[in-house]
Amino acid sequence: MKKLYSALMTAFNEDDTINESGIREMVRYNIDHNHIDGLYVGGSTGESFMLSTAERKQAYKIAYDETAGKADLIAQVGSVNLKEAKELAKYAVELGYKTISAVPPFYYHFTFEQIKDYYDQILAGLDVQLIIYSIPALSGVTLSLAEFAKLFENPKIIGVKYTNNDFLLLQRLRSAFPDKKIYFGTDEMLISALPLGIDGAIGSTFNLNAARAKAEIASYEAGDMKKVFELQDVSNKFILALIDNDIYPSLKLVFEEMGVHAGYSKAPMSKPTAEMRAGAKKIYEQYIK
Ligand SMILES: CC(=O)N[C@@H]([C@@H](O)[C@H](O)[C@H](O)CO)[C@@H](O)CC(=O)C(=O)O
Repeated sequence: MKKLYSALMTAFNEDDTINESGIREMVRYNIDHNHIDGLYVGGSTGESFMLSTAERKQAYKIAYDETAGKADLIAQVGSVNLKEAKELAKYAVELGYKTISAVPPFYYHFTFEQIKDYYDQILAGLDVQLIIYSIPALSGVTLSLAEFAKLFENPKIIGVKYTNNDFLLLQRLRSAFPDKKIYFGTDEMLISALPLGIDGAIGSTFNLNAARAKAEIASYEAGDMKKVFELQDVSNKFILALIDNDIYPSLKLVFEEMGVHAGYSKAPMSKPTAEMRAGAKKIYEQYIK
């Protein structure tokens, strides 16, 4: 059965400090209401690349405590600062995370050898498995099939979170590495990834839209492609409306409409305007209520 993971958001107070109760409420909603298979903690949706090392650790700890073993957890520890990535990986493992993930080092156009060394160093001495976080549009790092093969030589690297709309590469990866885990990360293209043998999906919008995504996966598995299309069509109207309304703060605003106190996004992300609030209310009423 394919798994569905929500990419956990980090709730902030209006002054951009971490809002612990907001994170706890979102974790609980995912477990109690979404019955989610797992949470991806500290990724893009978690606004992690804007957090200090201490704040990233705080988010892992809150998510770990609140989950209390009721869902799988993956801690995204990647950083352009290798020392920070190693420290975060060690911390997550000490907390009890069994799986970590890391975006490749970005910004400086590192060579593949440097990228491979980064992953090997993060994993050295740790009893943990890792999922590569491939998101070329944001990281600027595109890995080829041959480069994935070299990274997968490290037996602790068990798969990839694939946020990339290159479906040829996705198909080649599935064919070449039937035993590696592939979690797809573009929620609006789930329909196209399902036939390529993904093991599941990890995404931001599943925080609010898990029921529809699960129904889509179940319809795919039952062979009902008409239903798959219909469900993806509604999901895409919802996702595109969120994107138009500024996705990260809007995911939180829709949560607020549902009584989940998800807080704010961190500057330089926007704080909600009256227009964004009205937009989120409309999205909630149209697609979630
Ligand atoms: C850039 C980004 O946030 N991508 C999301 C998607 O879930 C994305 O928000 C969604 O498909 C809407 O475009 C995930 O792939 C990434 C993610 O979940 C994470 O790292 O937290």
